[in-house]
Amino acid sequence: MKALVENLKATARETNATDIRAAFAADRNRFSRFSTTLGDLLFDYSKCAVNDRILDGLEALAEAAKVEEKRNAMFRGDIINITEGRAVLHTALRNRSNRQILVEGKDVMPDVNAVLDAMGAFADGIRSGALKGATGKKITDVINIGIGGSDLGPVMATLALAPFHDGPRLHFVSNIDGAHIADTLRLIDPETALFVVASKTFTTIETMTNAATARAFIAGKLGEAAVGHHFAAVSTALDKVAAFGIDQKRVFGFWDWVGGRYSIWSAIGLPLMIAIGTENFGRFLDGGHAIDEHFRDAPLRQNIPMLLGLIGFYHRNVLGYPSRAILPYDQRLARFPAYLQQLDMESNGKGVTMDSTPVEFSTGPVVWGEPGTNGQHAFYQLIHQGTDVIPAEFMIAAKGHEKDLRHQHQLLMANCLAQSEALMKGRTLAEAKAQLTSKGMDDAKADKIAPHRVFTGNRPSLTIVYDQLDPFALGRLIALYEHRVFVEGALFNINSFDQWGVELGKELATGLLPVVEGKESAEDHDSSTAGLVAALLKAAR
Ligand SMILES: O=P(O)(O)OC[C@H]1O[C@](O)(CO)[C@@H](O)[C@@H]1O
Repeated sequence: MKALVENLKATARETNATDIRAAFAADRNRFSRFSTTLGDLLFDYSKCAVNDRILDGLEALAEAAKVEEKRNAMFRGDIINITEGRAVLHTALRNRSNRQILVEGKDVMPDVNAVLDAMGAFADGIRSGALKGATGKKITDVINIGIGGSDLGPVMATLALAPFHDGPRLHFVSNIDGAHIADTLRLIDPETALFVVASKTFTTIETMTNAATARAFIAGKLGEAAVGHHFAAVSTALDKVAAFGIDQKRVFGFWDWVGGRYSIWSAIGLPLMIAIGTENFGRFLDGGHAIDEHFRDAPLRQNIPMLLGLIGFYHRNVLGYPSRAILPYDQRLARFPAYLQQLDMESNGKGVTMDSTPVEFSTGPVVWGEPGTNGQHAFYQLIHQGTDVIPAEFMIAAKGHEKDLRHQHQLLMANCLAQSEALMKGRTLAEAKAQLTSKGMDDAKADKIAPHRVFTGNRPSLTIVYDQLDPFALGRLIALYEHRVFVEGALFNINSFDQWGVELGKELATGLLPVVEGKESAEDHDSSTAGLVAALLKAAR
């Protein structure tokens, strides 16, 4: 692998691949050669620093890393999450073909379908008012209590699918900071509230603490007997849910082969289903499934997740770019960058290979972003003229949902396209100077100002276009990025499906709690931690 990466570096140099502007000038068909479609989904990577030889090299890398074999093992239900001894089968949750998927000899599809049916019946009951609160009132507000993968997916998707939201209002509480639940409880009426406690493990301190606060709130306002009417739970740890006291009929299970950050398709999607209804939720699953079929079957050069992953690896390890910006020109995808941060960084922020040796590559990049056009007025300065090259990933719908605001959508499209064009084309010193002198600036002053107005150009971006942001399109987009993360992880030869890196902080927080409670001394901690504890406790007195 290392040699192949070195070859790619040499090829990039020899073919002057990073001169994207020159590549466009030399080839009128560059867009059609370096873009591909899947239905109404268009993936344009022509503004990346690729050419045929680079793609050949990336294909060789994929072969050497056995990406296709690894992909097949995932779909087959092999135990590919080796550190936790688990299969990785979020694809089974959206397996609309219903073809058999075996985990240790057992077909998981009957259980998947049974939970989906139970979720559907519950969601219908809440939406129609058949399932009421303890005082007989219809549920108007659903509050999801969860964090990480038990929060980010439903939060992101609920906003993304706002035009389809015809069920009760949704709220999300995740942070251990009491401000989060306190501000939410102020907005709701206990008689018409339903809390969904969402936790794969049902041990996460944030979720358990917020759930206990919510439980006390309901018991305090409506009496202990009301609790059963106002709570539901989603978890893989059904025994722990039972201990919390939630009625078994309101508990929706999933399985250890669903990673938290891949769980939006499971019962973790219950709040979304309550918001948009079972039919729309089904379309969302259909979208994910469409990408699964494509990822399994399409040849590499037309395979969008493969290309996304290979280009991601190329940016990181051949061209050395440290981060990637996710820039949806779609306000309703405002939480998509945050969602991808967990998906990508928790999956591929690793330093040890599948063989338990240190990785030989730079693994996952920093993933960040904001929706356009807001980002333009905040951090695009750095993307255009900063000293680091930051590959940008644009996404935009051909049609907005606001028919009478078509003009605003046109402005949105123009801005999106202008940004990728500007990044690629840039502006030379001569062009900058000519622009200034044409406006009457004298030569000497133009010489001083022009360098500040130079854009190097040749800054890579890719663009994803879809018809309209509907449940199917969203399902496709999420699955596309899930598989991209898979491909990059396979190239790095890491386990993308564990998350040991979040453990140490959790352990230390447990140890520090008695210290900040004033029950134990801080003397066993380093002097900074001890000093901070002392300052906080003094100020809190
Ligand atoms: O669903 P749970 O078990 O409460 O975990 C929440 C989140 O915590 C993590 O384990 C670590 O942050 C994530 O992977 C997960 O999505």
